[in-house]
Amino acid sequence: MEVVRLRKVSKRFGRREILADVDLHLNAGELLALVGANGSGKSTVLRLMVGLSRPSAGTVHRNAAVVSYVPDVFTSHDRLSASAYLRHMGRIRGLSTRTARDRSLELLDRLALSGGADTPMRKLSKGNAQKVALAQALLDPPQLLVLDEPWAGLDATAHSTLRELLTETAEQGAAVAFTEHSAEVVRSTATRVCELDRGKLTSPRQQTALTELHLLPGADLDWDHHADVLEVRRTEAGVTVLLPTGTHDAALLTALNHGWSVVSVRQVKPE
Ligand SMILES: Nc1ncnc2c1ncn2[C@@H]1O[C@H](COP(=O)(O)OP(=O)(O)OP(=O)(O)O)[C@@H](O)[C@H]1O
Repeated sequence: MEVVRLRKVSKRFGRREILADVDLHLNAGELLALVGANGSGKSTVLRLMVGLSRPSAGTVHRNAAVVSYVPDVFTSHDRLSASAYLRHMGRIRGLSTRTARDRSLELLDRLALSGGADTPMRKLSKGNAQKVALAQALLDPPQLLVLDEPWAGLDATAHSTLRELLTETAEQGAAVAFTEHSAEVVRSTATRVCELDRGKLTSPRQQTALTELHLLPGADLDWDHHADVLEVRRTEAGVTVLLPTGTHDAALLTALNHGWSVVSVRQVKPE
């Protein structure tokens, strides 16, 4: 199920174009890493995804009742303790006081908030404030979870706990998107990676594992305009169709339903 889709999205700040023609979708169960150099537009894409920013052109569609967002900087001048803040946030999200309290204590415990849940928010270190920001996002299980450099400032224990929490959230059916500069963290966490280069997404051929289908014709089918197809090559006997891995099942089904025969299904490494 598609949880969020950006179609031909551009974003301008004044006369500067920050994003140009970004087409991007995110499915339930996916962990998408958005990578790219500083200033390439990653945070802007995340803010558009959750609705904190509006596109200058193009559209953003969301299909999620609970949306959670962790900004890159989370500072609080609050006198409230971390646990009181989280209880409050839980109530705002419609949880009972008891559920909000139990869930926040469980999350703070897993993330090993040092200094205790009763520390006033304004006295928390950067890493501990980040833990509270993460707990806040996970209080009520989200369908769309968006995090801007969530590992920044976390200690080693919380580092791996965060990966577990994100994987669990995706396994429960959420779509998860995050930005991250460490290639190692991206490799060990993401199920898909998209790269931004000066406001433009680099091509899917460079981003994803691909599958090549070799097919023999049946009834009339317009592969050039079939969803997700990246490339079609006609061979003497048939056709080879290139698609991002994961979308090829639907294409195979279409082929079989139209009386086509499948000669081979081959994985192709991204460029
Ligand atoms: N509100 C704003 N007004 C003007 N320019 C902005 C605004 N927000 C972002 N920008 C500019 O848009 C560009 C992209 O910023 P963005 O924060 O999306 O990049 P990023 O890829 O997340 O960078 P980093 O890796 O450093 O976090 C930058 O040049 C930034 O200065």
